[in-house]
Amino acid sequence: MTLCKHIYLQIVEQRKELLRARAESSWKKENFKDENRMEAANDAASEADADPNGKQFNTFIDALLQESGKSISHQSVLDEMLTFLVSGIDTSAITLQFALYFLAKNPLVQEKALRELQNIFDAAGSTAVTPDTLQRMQYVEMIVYETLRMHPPVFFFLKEAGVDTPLVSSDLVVPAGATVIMSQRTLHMDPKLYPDPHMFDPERFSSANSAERHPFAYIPFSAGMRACPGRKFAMMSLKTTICKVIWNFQILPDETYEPELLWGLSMVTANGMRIKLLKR
Ligand code: HEM
Repeated sequence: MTLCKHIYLQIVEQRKELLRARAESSWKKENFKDENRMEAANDAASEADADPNGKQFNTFIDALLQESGKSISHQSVLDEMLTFLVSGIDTSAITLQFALYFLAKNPLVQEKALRELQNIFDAAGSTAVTPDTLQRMQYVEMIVYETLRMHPPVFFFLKEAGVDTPLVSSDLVVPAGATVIMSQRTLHMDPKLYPDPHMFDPERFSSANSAERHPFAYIPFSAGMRACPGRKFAMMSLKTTICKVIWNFQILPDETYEPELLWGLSMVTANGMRIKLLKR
């Protein structure tokens, strides 16, 4: 946590410096007509942005920093950023770890994913991962979904009932103010919803097989107003990384290894993750 805080304070300082340089350069552009000085101001701005295409990106952090001390307090900005950093890093890393583990154990799934990638890249005439090729990686997406079913890194959450809430499935009423602990891991392992739940089978998430499933039967990112805002980014980054690994390596299991699950705030392993990678 201390390391996280250190990193994010560093990011905040870098972005503040960038915003300051941008503001200064636009002030110079408005106030100096002299061409040489204009050029210098432009150089300073593009150097500060350090973007190879010379585009200026306004990141989420920039937007928050610009509002800091105005509509939201400085402390809230720092809290929001820390939430994003903490929520976004471990969750994706744990999912990637387990996706590779499941792939190592399931060579047929790996082969099917490789065939999908081959078709997509052949059609595109390149192995570049683009928004378009990512969109076409339906089977790789199903692998991520199945990993998150069996191993949701956030495996429980707490919700407080705002009003008396009758439960649809029984006569029970959750009274207003009561805190409910809900485990998506338990839900995802219900054999009525997912027959043979301990079997890794991405086909469960084909359009045909998921058509009849209740939307709340699968909630690795939670649901409703406070569902994970990083979901799309997480799916994009996981698909990209898994695609790159499958394309470049055959993933093999380490027969001496069995994960020892540690159930803390998120579901991790006590003994790391061991797989073997063989260059294709
Ligand atoms: C596989 C990856 C991820 C999983 C499984 C995941 C899961 C979740 C879940 C279950 C929640 C709701 C927790 C609750 O209701 O108590 C949540 C909230 C949140 N997630 Fe993610 N997350 C992932 C990746 C990310 C990423 C990449 C980001 C940021 C870029 C992110 C940012 C957040 C934030 C800011 C919240 C709090 C939202 C709020 O309180 O309104 N998550 N996430």
